[in-house]
Amino acid sequence: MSSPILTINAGSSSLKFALYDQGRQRLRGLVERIHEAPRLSLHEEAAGTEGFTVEGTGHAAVAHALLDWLEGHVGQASFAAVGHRVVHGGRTHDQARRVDAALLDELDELVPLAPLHQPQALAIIRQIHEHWPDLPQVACFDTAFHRTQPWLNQCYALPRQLTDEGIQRYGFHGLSYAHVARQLPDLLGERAQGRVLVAHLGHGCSMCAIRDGRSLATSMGFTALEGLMMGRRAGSLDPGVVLYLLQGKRWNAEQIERMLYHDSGLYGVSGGISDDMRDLLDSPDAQAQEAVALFVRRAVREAGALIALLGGLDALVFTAGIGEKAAAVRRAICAELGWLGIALDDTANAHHARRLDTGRGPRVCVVTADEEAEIHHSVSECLAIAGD
Ligand SMILES: Nc1ncnc2c1ncn2[C@@H]1O[C@H](COP(=O)(O)OP(=O)(O)O)[C@@H](O)[C@H]1O
Ligand SMILES: CC(=O)OP(=O)(O)O
Ligand SMILES: [Mg+2]
Repeated sequence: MSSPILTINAGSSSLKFALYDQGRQRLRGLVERIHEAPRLSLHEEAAGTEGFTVEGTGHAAVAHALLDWLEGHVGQASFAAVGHRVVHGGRTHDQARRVDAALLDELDELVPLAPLHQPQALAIIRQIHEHWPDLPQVACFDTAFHRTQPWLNQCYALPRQLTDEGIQRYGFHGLSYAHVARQLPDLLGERAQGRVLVAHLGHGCSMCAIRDGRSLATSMGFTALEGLMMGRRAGSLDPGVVLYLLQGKRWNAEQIERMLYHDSGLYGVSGGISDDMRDLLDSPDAQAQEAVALFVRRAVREAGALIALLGGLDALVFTAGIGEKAAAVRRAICAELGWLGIALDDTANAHHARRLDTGRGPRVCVVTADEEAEIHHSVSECLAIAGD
């Protein structure tokens, strides 16, 4: 192997990594259930490669095991760079940036805006810097893709001063949307420049209205709490609920944060059965079924708002775990959006085909989420590494 680029994607409940050599993916792995019992799965390209086990829980423990394993597997000297998914890039960054001490300080300031993601990614960057001090590292921002949103779609109707301070709608999952946007010409032909709604339905969930291949509007805002119902997040909520919990029930900030980021969403509505769509779809429990039904209803509401901003719909694209694999959820969302003329081919849907519509009405497609590919692309562009 020559000088591969390593990509690291520290998600809320997982860590995904990949190695690219000469522009091609050589190795790809996923560590799931990171806070309970981290478990590694390596993708097919790594057939025959022995994986690693993680001592303990959390992102730091996983990163530690990964770095040790990579050192033995590919050798430290041969890395060209490491690219990271950094969820919050604030107002300034509309593209990937090479990491230096000043950038890290700036990104530290954004930790309260993305407590499930930002501290983990920054800690891993620091861990790698200690391990391999001369290795170039690049921060690739989830927010960057959404910097093209017009001002009206970035604003809350708050006092000006707060907007000017940066209390605005940023949007997330931008690496995933950028990857989908890159596939659109191949997927949609002449419709690629049209009115496209992308539903990123994973552990975190959001939607993005894409026009001319660029973000026009998105369901997440200042933090990754706004918008759709998610695995453990409620999505959009009357802010009066938070005030009531604070003032009426005397909850403190930690309790409220826990409720908003950990105890709500599929997990909360199902009464704690699971935050995993697979479990809920398989469960006969009435609360599990209600959680799935509410997930669908919230998705339809958000879709309606974004389709209104697009002025109609030429294509609906599903991506990420639920979007790619939960046929029943896709079918229910498309059925509730039937008024748009969406006609789903049930067989194609059951088989998770790339194209799901019958040929009438808007296109309906599935794209495999690949934030790693986008990170690799951004790193190559940022460092202009020849041959990668
Ligand atoms: N076969 C499946 N059927 C239904 N849902 C699935 C399936 N596989 C994965 N999922 C769901 O996808 C979600 C995780 O999506 P993913 O994009 O991997 O999350 P993240 O990257 O945000 O951790 C979970 O809710 C999981 O239940
Ligand atoms: C931004 C966000 O919600 O990311 P994830 O899906 O990794 O939780
Ligand atoms: Mg994700």
